[in-house]
Amino acid sequence: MECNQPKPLIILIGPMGAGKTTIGKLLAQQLGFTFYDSDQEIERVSGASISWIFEKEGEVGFRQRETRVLDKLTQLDHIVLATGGGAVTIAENHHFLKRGIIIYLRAEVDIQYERTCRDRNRPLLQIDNPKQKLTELFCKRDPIYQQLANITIVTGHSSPKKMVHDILLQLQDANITV
Ligand SMILES: Nc1ncnc2c1ncn2[C@@H]1O[C@H](COP(=O)(O)OP(=O)(O)O)[C@@H](O)[C@H]1O
Ligand SMILES: O=C(O)C1=C[C@@H](OP(=O)(O)O)[C@@H](O)[C@H](O)C1
Ligand SMILES: [Mg+2]
Repeated sequence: MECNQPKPLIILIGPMGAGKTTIGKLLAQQLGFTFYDSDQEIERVSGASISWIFEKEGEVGFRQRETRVLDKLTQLDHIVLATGGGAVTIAENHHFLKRGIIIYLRAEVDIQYERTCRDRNRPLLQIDNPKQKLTELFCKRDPIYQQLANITIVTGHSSPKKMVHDILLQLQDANITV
């Protein structure tokens, strides 16, 4: 028997503020899947906040924890997994992410900034010029997001509900059944 269907595991990638956590939750509800967020899972298993981990272990320590969590969560199915914006920067993670259907939520830097500037929980942005940092990260990471994605959804100012609708339509158009 031929089996071309990917396993029902949806993975959201994209920059900080693209809406991965917000849209992931809604999409999971809509599909009747369980929602996971890799940052929330890191906090749960380590019993520490993302900020604390960055402070004590640096970004390197955080990335090691993130890789372990991504390997574990991508072995599940019938889940929607929202990743952190930097998950794609570690080559080893690509193998784990490719276990699922990868959806890139693409957002312009201005939108990323609007949605993250009041939040203190993103250590990489607690600096004098977070917008410049978002720009630098986007330049480096956008090609990687694009290369990994099965589907790209441009967020613009669409509501989360509309984003979920667009994702489901694009999955249908690409003949991907989940
Ligand atoms: N499509 C959207 N429209 C308006 N606000 C949004 C949208 N998506 C996310 N947000 C808001 O932007 C902020 C960051 O969203 P979040 O889901 O945490 O992004 P990410 O996980 O990609 O970093 C949150 O306050 C969220 O409510
Ligand atoms: O882009 C990044 O490197 C990061 C993004 C964050 O997740 P969100 O993309 O959900 O904000 C979180 O994993 C951490 O602060 C690092
Ligand atoms: Mg998030």
